[in-house]
This record gives sequence, C-alpha cells and structure tokens, in this order.
Amino acid sequence: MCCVSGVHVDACVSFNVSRNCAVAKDSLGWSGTSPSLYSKQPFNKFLLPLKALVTSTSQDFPIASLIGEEKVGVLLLNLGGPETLEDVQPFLFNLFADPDIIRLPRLFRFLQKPLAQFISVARAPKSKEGYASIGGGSPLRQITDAQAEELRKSLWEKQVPAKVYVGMRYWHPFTEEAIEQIKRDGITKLVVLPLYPQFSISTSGSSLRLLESIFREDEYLVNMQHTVIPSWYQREGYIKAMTNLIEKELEKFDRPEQAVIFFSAHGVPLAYVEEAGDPYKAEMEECVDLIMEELEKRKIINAYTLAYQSRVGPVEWLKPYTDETIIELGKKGVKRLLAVPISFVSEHIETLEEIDVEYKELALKSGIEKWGRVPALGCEPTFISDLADAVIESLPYVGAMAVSNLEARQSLVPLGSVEELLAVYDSKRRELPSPVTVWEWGWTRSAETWNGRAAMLAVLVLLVLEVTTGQGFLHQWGIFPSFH
Ligand SMILES: C=CC1=C(C)c2cc3[nH]c(cc4nc(cc5[nH]c(cc1n2)c(C)c5CCC(=O)O)C(CCC(=O)O)=C4C)c(C)c3C=C
Ligand SMILES: [Fe+2]
Repeated sequence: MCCVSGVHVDACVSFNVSRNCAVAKDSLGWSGTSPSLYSKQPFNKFLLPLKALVTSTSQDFPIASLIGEEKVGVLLLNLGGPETLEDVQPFLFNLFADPDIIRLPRLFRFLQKPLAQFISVARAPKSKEGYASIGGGSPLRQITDAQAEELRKSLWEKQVPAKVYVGMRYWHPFTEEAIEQIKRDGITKLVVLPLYPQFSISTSGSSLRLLESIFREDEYLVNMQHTVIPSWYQREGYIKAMTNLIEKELEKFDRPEQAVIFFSAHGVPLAYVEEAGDPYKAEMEECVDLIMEELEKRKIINAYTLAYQSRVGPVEWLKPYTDETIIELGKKGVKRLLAVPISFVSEHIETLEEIDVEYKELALKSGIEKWGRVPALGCEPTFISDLADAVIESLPYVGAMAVSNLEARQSLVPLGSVEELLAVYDSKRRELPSPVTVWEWGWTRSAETWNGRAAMLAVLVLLVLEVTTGQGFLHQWGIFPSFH
C-alpha cells in the first residue's frame, strides 16, 4: 500500500491508480485506458486514509453505549430484478425512467417517461431471452434477502440487535416499501448500506437520490437519525473474501500460475466519469489493486487485467471492453483465463448469462483453452461479517453531521448523510449524456423551447412508428441490435 494514515488522500489515490495501470500494462503487454485524475473527482471528499479503512474492526467501539434504547435498522439498497418474464418490460421501464440512468437536458425532462416506455418496449424481447435462459427471472431478490438475513444474524452475534431491510431501486421490494416497514417498526437509528462495493452515480447514487426525496417529504424520516456508507470496496474483509474466492478457483486450473485473472466490471458511459465526476472507475481500479496486493501477500503473482462489460447503446462506455479484451488476450496466446465479476456481490443475469455463456463461448473461440469463473460473494461468511463490522463502525456517526465534522472525516468508514453525499457530487455535476443516442441532436441550451419540443415530439412519433413496424432509421443504423 502506498497510503499512510494521515497522508492527504487525493495525492495518495492518484498515485495508486497510475501505478495500477502501469502494472496492468507490464503484465499483459497491452495498454489500457489512461487513468482518470482522481484528485479532480468531487466525491473524493469521502475517501479516507486507506490504512485506517483497511485495518478497522468493530471491537474499537463500546457498542452497548452506542445503542442504548435506540431501535437500530440497516437498509440494504440494491438494483432489483424482474422475477418473471412478464416483469421484464416494466422493470426496464423503471430503469430507463431513472434520470441517473438516462439524463435528458432539463428542457426535455418531460420526455423521460415516453422515452423509457419506448426503450423498454424495444429492449424487452432481448432481455426476456436472457432472463428465460437463467430460469425465467432474476435471482437478485432471493439472494439479497438471504444476505439481509445473514447480516442480521451476524449483527446479533456481535451484540447489535438490528433489523435489516431490503430496498430495491427498480423492482420489488421497492425502497418505498422498505421505508414504510422501517416506519412501522419505529426505527430510530438507520444505517444505509448500498450493496455495491464501488460507488457509481448510476447505482448507489441513484438509490441515494431516491432516498433523499423520500426523506425530504416525510416528517418521521426527516427527524430519523441516519448515516450512509457510500462504498466499501477498500475494507479488509471484503478484499480478503474476494481473494479467498479467487485463490480457490485458481487451484482448479492445471497450471494455476499461468491463468490470467480477468476482472470484469459492469461498465458505465465514459461521460459519467469524465464529465459528471463519477468516482466509479477510480474506485474499481483501486479495488483491483488491493485484491492483487492481497494475492501477492499469499505468493500469487498471476498476470491480471480489468475490463468493463454490459454496455448499452452505441455511446462510448468505460474501456477496455470485456469482449474486445478477451479476443485480444486470445490473440496474444493466453490459454487460461479466470473471470472475476467485481462490481456486484450477487449472481445476476450478467454473471449467469453474459459471463458464463457469452464470454465463455467467445473466449473458447478466441483460443482460450481453460476457462474459470469466480462466483459472486453472496452469503460468504467473511464478507457478511465484514459488512456487519462496517455497520457497527458507522454507528457512532448516525445522526452526526458526519461530513462537516472533522472527527467523522477521520472515521473508519466513509460516512455522510444522504443529503450531504448527494450535495457533493451535485455541486459539480453537469447533465449526463444519455447512454442511448436517440436524443443527441446538437440541440443547444439556447434553442427555443417550443421549437425544440415540437421537433422532439416529431421524433417521438417516428420512434413509436419504428417500434410498432420494426423498421426505420434506428434499425438501419444498428442502434437496437447493439443493446446488450
Ligand atoms: C455496479 C453495477 C452496475 C452498474 C454500474 C450499472 C449501470 C448501468 N446499467 C444499465 C442498464 C441495465 N442494467 C441492467 C441490469 C443490471 N445492472 C446491474 C448492475 C449495474 N448497472 C445488475 C446487477 C443488473 C442485473 C439485474 C438482474 O436482473 O439480475 C439492465 C437489464 C438487463 C438487460 O436488459 O441486460 C439494463 C438495461 C445502464 C444504462 C447503466 C449505466 C448508465
Ligand atoms: Fe446495469
């Protein structure tokens, strides 16, 4: 680790990220994308000296005195997934109606729902095929419920009698449903824990934004003390749990030392990182670096790489892309590949279908002879116990003005209230270009409102015609077939 407690973290992380990319280049001989300048990201306010984060344990806190008569709740935030094939289109509608997934210029916000309807109907057949091939629906709800139950048990074993709730962003149980239950149960202290190890505007950010709007409108919630753990990829327990899984899968190879460790993260449009200040890429690179350091401590020094999967639409997403990288590695003569899904802690459609079927097939076609895949963490005990520790370590800051308070800034987990966390990235945030290009028509902010609206309505009519007839300019340009 290059970071020492007390060293200013901006400098520390940007050094770490650059070094990380250099290692990837050396070990595989191809150049990845250049590292983003992390010190320019607005969200780094919440990053803390890494050594402190990595070495923390729950034993540092007098737990009983923190809880007292309070009723503690933990709200796990997650994406949600369609449980049946009939759910697929409405699930996609909810996803594309989210301005953190498709952000239209202010002038065109009124088109968000029609556009979501259009894209969800267009995409549903392909998505349904994917969900049909993994058993007819997403396993996310079941796995997240099991994680919530294991987390509850772990907290109770650590003398924290908390209730754990699941709030999904795009499907049942919706965040609103979880909040209603939290109110019925009379929770007085709430820890908000997004189940994404790395922060992205499109995932944790979106869930927190929704939560903020719910909190703002509700008298009970406005007064409820809460804190948020926005990302936790740097925690020792998580890093060790991931490393254990990788080590175990490597042992299944005939010559483990020759397997390339292939971290595959869910992508985001490049503009999220470069224009909107999403810390996702920097956090991902640092996470991979920490796992590789832990492997090195165990004398495992395999070559490795990080690529991004699951892009939607034809705009540029984070690179290198997983499919192109697999082909590249095959050309370079790599014969053994171990895929490691890194951005999500449950099995889901993109591990079970995209990685296990599509990328495996591509790898075998590209000359890879032995393919392995690390399972998602699910209810792995080291991981669950570490999540419980993260919750316990956050308790002293529930209700405190964490971010503006020096003590909290130096705390063991990065904390902040929902409102404060969002304020930080909103302060610099510009409009996010949509991952779908249909609206990118060179409209300027100064364009006349009504001219613009009339033209966009005309486009909408064309789009509706295209969906209903299956023919038109988007099909000709291959825009629909390029959805993942
Ligand atoms: C960290 C993880 C994820 C990021 C970042 C993310 C960004 C992102 N996703 C889409 C579009 C889709 N995502 C879909 C499913 C899906 N996405 C994630 C995670 C991240 N998404 C998960 C875990 C899942 C699967 C849920 C499940 O049911 O198992 C889908 C639907 C599936 C499909 O049709 O392929 C879409 C569409 C965008 C546009 C985006 C960033 C802007
Ligand atoms: Fe996604």
